[in-house]
Amino acid sequence: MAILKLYSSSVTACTRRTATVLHELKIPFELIEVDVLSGAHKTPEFLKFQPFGQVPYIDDDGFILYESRAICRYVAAKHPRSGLIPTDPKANALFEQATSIELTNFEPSAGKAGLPFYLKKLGWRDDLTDVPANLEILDKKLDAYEAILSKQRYLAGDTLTLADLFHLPYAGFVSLGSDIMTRPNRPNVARWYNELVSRPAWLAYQDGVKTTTEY
Ligand SMILES: N[C@@H](CCC(=O)N[C@@H](CS)C(=O)NCC(=O)O)C(=O)O
Repeated sequence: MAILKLYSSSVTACTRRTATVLHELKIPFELIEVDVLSGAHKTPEFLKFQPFGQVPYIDDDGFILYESRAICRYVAAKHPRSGLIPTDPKANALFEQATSIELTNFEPSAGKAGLPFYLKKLGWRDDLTDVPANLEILDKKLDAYEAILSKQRYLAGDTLTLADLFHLPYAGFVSLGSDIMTRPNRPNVARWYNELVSRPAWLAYQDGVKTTTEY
């Protein structure tokens, strides 16, 4: 069987999300670098596989899939023993609740607050105008996270799921310029975040995607 190919730009948040889950599941993959700075993701050839002109997409032995969270769900579903997607109906419902929290309550403000820090670090853009207002929104959202995480270890219960890992890229970007993920007034958010960023699958990533062909 051919090795899974990840077509993406190694610097992007969505690639980080996907690659972290692939590392977590120890799935060998090859990153095919797409040069987003030169617009390679907007070419007709690329649009055949990702019609929105965004990264990433995967080619898994001829099966094409885009949307980073869908890719993560697909690879986790192929490895059900990982537990990253609970199968018990109630546990699965709590997992869906948690993934929805990430998408609707976390990413909008964490993305807008975190991306400017990251682009500044890369030297691509130096405009932090939107950061304070979005940190303020995120601060309130994280109070709700604290309430949840004071009762359970992870966002969907006491076991790690994709819902937790989905937070990593933007939580990491936000932390480049703010201590919002680790403030003492939210000890359980800090515990959760510190545990996530200590995971080998995330650490494997810190200097860009480590393309892996074997584990
Ligand atoms: N919901 C999509 C978002 C894809 C997306 O926005 N990708 C960004 C990188 S994280 C991108 O390609 N940006 C360049 C562009 O939109 O032109 C996913 O999770 O894959």
